[in-house]
Amino acid sequence: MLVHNKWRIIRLLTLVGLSLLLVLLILFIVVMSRTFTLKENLGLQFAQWENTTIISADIIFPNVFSSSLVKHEVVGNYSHLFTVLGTDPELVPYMLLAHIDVVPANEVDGWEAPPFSAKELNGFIYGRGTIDNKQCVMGILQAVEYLLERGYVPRRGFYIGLGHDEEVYGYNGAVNIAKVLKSGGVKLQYILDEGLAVMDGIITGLNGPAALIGVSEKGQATVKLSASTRLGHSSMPPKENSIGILAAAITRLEESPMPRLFGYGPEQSTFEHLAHKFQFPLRFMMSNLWLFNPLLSRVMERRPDMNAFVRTTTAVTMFNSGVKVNVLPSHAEAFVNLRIHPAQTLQEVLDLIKSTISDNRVKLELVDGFDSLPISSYDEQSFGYQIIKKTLLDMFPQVTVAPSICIGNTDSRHYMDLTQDIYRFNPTWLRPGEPERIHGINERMSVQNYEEIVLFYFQLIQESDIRILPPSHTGQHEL
Ligand SMILES: CCCCCCCC/C=C\CCCCCCCC(=O)N[C@@H](Cc1ccc(O)cc1)C(=O)O
Ligand SMILES: [Zn+2]
Ligand SMILES: [Zn+2]
Repeated sequence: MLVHNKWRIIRLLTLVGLSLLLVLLILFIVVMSRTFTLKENLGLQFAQWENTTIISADIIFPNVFSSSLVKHEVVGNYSHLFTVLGTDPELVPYMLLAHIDVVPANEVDGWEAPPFSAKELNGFIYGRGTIDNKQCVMGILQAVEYLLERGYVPRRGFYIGLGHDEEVYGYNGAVNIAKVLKSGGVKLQYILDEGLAVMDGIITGLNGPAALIGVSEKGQATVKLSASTRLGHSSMPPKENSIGILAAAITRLEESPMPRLFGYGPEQSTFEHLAHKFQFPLRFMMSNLWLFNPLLSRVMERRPDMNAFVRTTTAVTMFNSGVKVNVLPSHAEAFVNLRIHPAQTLQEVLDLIKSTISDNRVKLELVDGFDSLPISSYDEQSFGYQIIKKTLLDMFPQVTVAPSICIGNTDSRHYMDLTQDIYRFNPTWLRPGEPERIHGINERMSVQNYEEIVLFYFQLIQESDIRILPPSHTGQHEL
């Protein structure tokens, strides 16, 4: 009897155990399928991760994801390519770019709202990525959604590329989207990517806001410097060791900024376009940069954001050495990130670094580098530039539009084989104190500005349907 009961209990326990395992397996499958949905969506999170109230993109933009006019592809695992068909195959398509990845953010750094909460405070949405670059991701998709909802059928086809790794150079996202397009023989009329913005009160002395359209990008060099000396006991130090040698080299670099080149690149055009918005005597000086370059450069270089337009900038970003307090460091290494002015080449920059350091004990290696990018057209016949300009002026007649150079690099760099005309701009309004929020704390976007961004893309897409630009005023005068 006892033995019989024992077997009954064992059978019961086995059954309970198996049922528990089954429940756990089902739970695992449900959680995993949820995780894949999260990975596949655009990362558009409207609530905290713990609550997992995630709304996927096809729910927010039902028309974009169901329209027969739109083809959606996932590229490089996480990036998105949308192809929107146009009715006129004769018209060369264009492309809108944005990126869905962001740089890290930590609430303890002093955020007024948690950086991934998208909390609204006094008319501003707070959150990492709100001005870099979710405003464009959402702005573009929302504009297309509204257009499709209203039955709009574009005449000129276009592409939307949403990269997932722009903040780490775009080697998997943008590079692969560009490859897909290239393999399909695609040529683009123009590309519009993130970059510069509407500067309101940022440029000292300028009356009114300026919309700066990046027609080029500065080049870039990352250089590794290193020094090696003998390992040993700290009680018997030599006169110099690897740390001191490298620190001295870095001090020399910081104390000898690259030459002033203000006025020898596209920034000359920027200030010529803006000159009439300055008061005398700045107006006169801006219109005659050939004469006032030296003076203006010396004033501009005092502000880091302006200095970026004056020269190749030098930033020491990493320094590593030493393992123990009483061990002499055998090796020290540092990384220097330079942003190259268009009037200088990568090779010239490397030669200057070498001669400035002027110490053979310091080894110099180029990790990565490229010259500044070609200048896109911005004359009266330039289709992309004029479409962007018209869209902007229709919305913000008070703004002065000027070509400029983007001081950082963007995903569009990888699309250079597809078009000659790349523009880096979106109508995010930047006021004093706002540029510091990019990659910084309390990044935010006003609700009003977000609406303007949606409207901007909504109008731009329709403006781009024009077959050819109307004859320019300049052209008519010349006739
Ligand atoms: C005279 C006018 C004064 C204007 C003051 C300027 C205010 C700043 C306004 C906008 C900031 C510009 C930011 C441009 C976007 C840069 C994107 C970026 O941070 N890129 C990274 C990473 C990267 C990405 C893709 C690449 O191919 C390379 C690098 C970067 O390090 O540049
Ligand atoms: Zn960005
Ligand atoms: Zn960024």
